[in-house]
Amino acid sequence: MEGMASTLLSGETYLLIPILLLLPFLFLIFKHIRKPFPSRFPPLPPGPYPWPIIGNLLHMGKKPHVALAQLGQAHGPLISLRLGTQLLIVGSSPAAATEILKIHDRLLCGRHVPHVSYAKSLDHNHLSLGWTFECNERWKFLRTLCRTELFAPKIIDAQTNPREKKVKEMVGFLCSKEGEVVRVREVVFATIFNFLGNIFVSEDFITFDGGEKDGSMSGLLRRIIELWTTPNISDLYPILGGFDLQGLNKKAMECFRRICATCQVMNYTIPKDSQVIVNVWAMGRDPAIWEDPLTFKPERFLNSDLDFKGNDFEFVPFGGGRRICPGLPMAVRQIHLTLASLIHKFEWSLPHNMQPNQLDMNEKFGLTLQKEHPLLLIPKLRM
Ligand code: HEM
Repeated sequence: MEGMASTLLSGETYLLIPILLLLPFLFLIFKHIRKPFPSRFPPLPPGPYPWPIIGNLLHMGKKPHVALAQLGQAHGPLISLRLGTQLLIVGSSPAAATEILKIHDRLLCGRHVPHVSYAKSLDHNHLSLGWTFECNERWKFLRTLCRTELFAPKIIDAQTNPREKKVKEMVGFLCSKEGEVVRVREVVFATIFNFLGNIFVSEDFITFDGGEKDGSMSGLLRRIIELWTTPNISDLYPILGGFDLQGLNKKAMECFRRICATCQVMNYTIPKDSQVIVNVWAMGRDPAIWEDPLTFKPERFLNSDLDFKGNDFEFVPFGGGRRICPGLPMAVRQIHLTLASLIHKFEWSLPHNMQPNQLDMNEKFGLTLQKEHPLLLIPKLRM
């Protein structure tokens, strides 16, 4: 009997221990959640009903950009969701983007920084431009440095030699691979990454076939990108951040904008500390904005005044408002030269006589979207 009782007791104890351990967390989460969508006037933007504790996490799936675009079609151009306890607001029309990136930019320019991105030392966090929470004096100083010292027109001009040198090396590498299958993404990535490496620390980081010249640097970068795009429990339940449940020890920093004070967008309430994003992907595929949006027609821009520098809110690849990409002038020069060289110097064909319409164009979610299956092409030098 005694033996049975102690077995039962130990069985119960096994169950009790995790329950007792979970209780404080559940208490904190319930305390923080209050009502899923509290009644407000004006109301929160519409959205799918959130489940207790997890909110709308299950709605996101593996391709959150697609899920959010579909929710936008169902509920409207400005929607709200809960990811854990975190309120997420998503704009997916030019009107919503204009309000977020222009009209309310002063209040919405804060950025919600993922817990994984904090540096251990506060001093280091202050050195990071992209991961500064709010547009404070320090952020202004770093932006000024970018404008005057890193990306000013005369500096970009002065970088012509290293830029051309890296692109010539790329062309040389592709010539050596004539008739062979190459992974275009890796070649272009190495060209741009090494150009930045040469500009900032005078060295190449990576080889054209994906090998690492300086293992620590490119390895570190890949690891950081991986961490940024992996959901972190303390981003969904900020209240748990202090427990460091994933053992991140606040190593590193949010691609979302964060609200500093409650405001109104499109006649809806956007509460303080919401995360606010613009779904640029959804706008890029909206037939109300683009004729035949899914067809590759670069000529659609030929006789158009549409600008990509943050003034036309249906097309904001570099973002807009105060936090628009400061690297835009450098990126534009680099992309034009790289792409023009690839097209001008080579004829390209697909392996195994594949036709372009047979290509798998599925994308993979990440810090930036990529093709799920990298593009493989065969270069042939043009005569
Ligand atoms: C095709 C190339 C690039 C694209 C499409 C791009 C796009 C973007 C976007 C969408 C943002 C966020 C804007 C927002 O929050 O509204 C951003 C921010 C940023 N980008 Fe870029 N970018 C590119 C290249 C570069 C380069 C070459 C650099 C620097 C060498 C750079 C440095 C930054 C920094 C530091 C920020 C954060 C700015 C801030 O928070 O104030 N980007 N970029």
